[in-house]
Amino acid sequence: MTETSTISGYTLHRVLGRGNTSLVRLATGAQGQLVAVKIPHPETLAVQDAAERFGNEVRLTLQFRHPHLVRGFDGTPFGPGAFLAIPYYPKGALNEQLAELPEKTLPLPAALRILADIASALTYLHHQGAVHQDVKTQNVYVTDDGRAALGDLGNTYFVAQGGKTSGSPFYMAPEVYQGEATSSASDVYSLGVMLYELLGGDRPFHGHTYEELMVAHLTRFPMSMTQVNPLVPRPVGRLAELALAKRAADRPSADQIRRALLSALGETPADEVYEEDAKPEAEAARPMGRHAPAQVRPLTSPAPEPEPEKGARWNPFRRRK
Ligand SMILES: Nc1ncnc2c1ncn2[C@@H]1O[C@H](COP(=O)(O)OP(=O)(O)OP(=O)(O)O)[C@@H](O)[C@H]1O
Repeated sequence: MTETSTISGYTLHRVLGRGNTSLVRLATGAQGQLVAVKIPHPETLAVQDAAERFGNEVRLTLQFRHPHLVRGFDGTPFGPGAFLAIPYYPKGALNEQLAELPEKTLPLPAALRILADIASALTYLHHQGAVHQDVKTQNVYVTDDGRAALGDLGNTYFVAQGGKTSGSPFYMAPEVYQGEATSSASDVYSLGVMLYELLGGDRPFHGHTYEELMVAHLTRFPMSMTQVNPLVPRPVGRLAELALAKRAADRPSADQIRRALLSALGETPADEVYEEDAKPEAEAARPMGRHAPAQVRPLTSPAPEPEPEKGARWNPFRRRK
């Protein structure tokens, strides 16, 4: 653990969690408000790619504004004082919350609400021309009133600038396994996996190795949602199945999924209205580091997602990311 007790005016308290990139600590701001502060591990700062990923997360979290994206209060993207201050979510990430539940599943209305919020966040990101690349329960945070926010923008990039392909094997679209670039449709596929996970109580595809998972995502078809959970409203179940279409072009948009989920909650879906765009402009638009176009590369192996243990290489089967 870091010895630091303050950073940029935030008084640091207990450790909330330890990710592959950063240590997350509860902190108090100058006005006495409780926040979570992400501080990159020394190992993160020492490795250019990892440091740039953290810098990207800080920059984009501060740049985007949407009620269902984790909000950035304050931050420094690079250097020894790098940090990111975000809201404190007492229940931790959604995967941790699910693990605490006796049945490992949420009541249907709660699951529909979380999914509608994440679909709304993706609708916004895609409207901005961005791809998240890491939609999964580990990157979703839920407040006490059941509203969800999507976080971890470390791998997010603007399509116009290009970006390094990455993803988590349990959630990764077939075309990404095949070395194609990610897109809004691959985010929708990952959302489809989450739809099965939250509404059906299990992910649609399983495997004990990266190769097994790849075969499953490329060749198998998920059970129909009606079979998995007959209580799921038919239009939502149908869109969940379509979100997992093998061909990206056959998938619905995040907005279509958002609308179906809100209808299932008994609401009339309104258009998403954005006051201002966070498209890449000026400084933010300058392709930098890992998101420079020249760095686009096909995925031939899972994008490195280091283990919580120091220096260990990423392995999806040691931590169900
Ligand atoms: N805002 C928050 N409020 C409460 N707990 C949090 C918050 N952010 C993160 N945590 C806790 O810290 C853990 C690590 O956070 P996170 O996964 O974002 O780390 P990371 O290193 O940035 O991510 P990655 O492992 O994907 O590189 C989470 O699993 C969660 O338990």
